[in-house]
Amino acid sequence: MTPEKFFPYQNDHMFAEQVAISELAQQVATPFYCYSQSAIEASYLDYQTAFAQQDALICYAVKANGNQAVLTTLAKLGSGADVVSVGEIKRALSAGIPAEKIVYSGVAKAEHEMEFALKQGIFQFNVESEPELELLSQVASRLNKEAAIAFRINPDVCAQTHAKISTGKAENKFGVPLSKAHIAYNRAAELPGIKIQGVDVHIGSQLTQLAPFSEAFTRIASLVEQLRQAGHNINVVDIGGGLGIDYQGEDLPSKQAYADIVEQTLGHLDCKIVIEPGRSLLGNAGILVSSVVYVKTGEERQFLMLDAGMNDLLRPSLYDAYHDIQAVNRVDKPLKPYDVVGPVCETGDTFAKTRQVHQSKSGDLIAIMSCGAYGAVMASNYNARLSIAEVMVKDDNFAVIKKRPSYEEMINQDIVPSWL
Ligand SMILES: Cc1ncc(COP(=O)(O)O)c(C=O)c1O
Ligand SMILES: N[C@@H](CCCC[NH3+])C(=O)O
Repeated sequence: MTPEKFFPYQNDHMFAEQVAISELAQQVATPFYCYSQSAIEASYLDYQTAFAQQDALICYAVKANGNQAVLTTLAKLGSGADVVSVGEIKRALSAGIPAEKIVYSGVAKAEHEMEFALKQGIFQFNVESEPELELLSQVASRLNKEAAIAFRINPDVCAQTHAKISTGKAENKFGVPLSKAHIAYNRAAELPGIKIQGVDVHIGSQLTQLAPFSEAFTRIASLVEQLRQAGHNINVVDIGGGLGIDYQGEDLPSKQAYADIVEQTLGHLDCKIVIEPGRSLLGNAGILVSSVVYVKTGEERQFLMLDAGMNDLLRPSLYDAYHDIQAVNRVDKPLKPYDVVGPVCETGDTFAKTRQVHQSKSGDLIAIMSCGAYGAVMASNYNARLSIAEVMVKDDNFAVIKKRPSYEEMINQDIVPSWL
């Protein structure tokens, strides 16, 4: 759960670092996302310490939270970036992450995206199919460049996570099947504009156990040995995303235990290790602050109706994901069971059912916890709801790091044809 250290209660009022959430809410209309810069820094430094023995390149998965202030925080700590689009490359570069620390994943990289990445000189393309390899070779040759590649290997390992975020089973769309890896590497060795440099694997997100990592990395290690025997130059192993996070009091392995598994399974290969954590850097560094609009007593239950909806935080609707929900002010308030819902016209716009929350009334502030990763980035404007603001806190300072647009800005994105 979101660490008390960065979102502590003082006299039963929630703070972000040293800034009262109620103070933020007065300055920034609810709903808004609030991130703790110190929490992001602490998670990054934990990874750096854990993976010091491998001298790993940490490439933050930009998809988890691409806000420029977040990326700048990580760039200043020396982070690289794992990206999946030109947009994410541009975000990373603009935050000061150098191209030589960027790895590019994704199953359907378009020609113009490859061209852009090649011109920047990124560290590695994680190639996910043979057709992608062929196109990359053509684009690199045309530009007189060389694309450094790893194939993303699908090891057919069950990640023991939610089916929608499991990526390393044979039935998933990701990567080249392990059984076809040799054919793919042999083909890559023949093609102009391609330099083989590594192997990549990512079996899924929100992994709470080490065994699936261990199984996947063991398969990758023996593949690397076979590829080397076949004459391929493999110097990099990209092990994909990081650990899951504690949403609900789960007992999670430490980053050090994760690094130890990497050392045990891959250490003997003497490869450069790349790791692409997203959720474990940002997830518990952010919350969604919302106001109670109404408390409604239904036939069977009480509803806390918030001003934040599924369009602002999709995870509960999409994955039935659990997020801890806290009253920002809990002075002398008993716990009560509520269905916590948003204003969107969908029954699925439900954050929690019969959840114990300190008794709340209209106007009270509610914090939905562990929202720093895959929160703001997955938001939409469904129901013509404006994107919400994002705020970053550091010690006793805060800054709005994304403004809420105006309704005019939203409407003016559309173009009415001249014949109407
Ligand atoms: C290729 C790739 N790398 C890294 C990540 C980040 O994973 P996580 O947020 O679980 O660390 C993802 C997302 O699952 C991914 O698809
Ligand atoms: N969006 C997912 C994670 C997807 C990871 C992308 N490969 C989540 O919120 O849990």
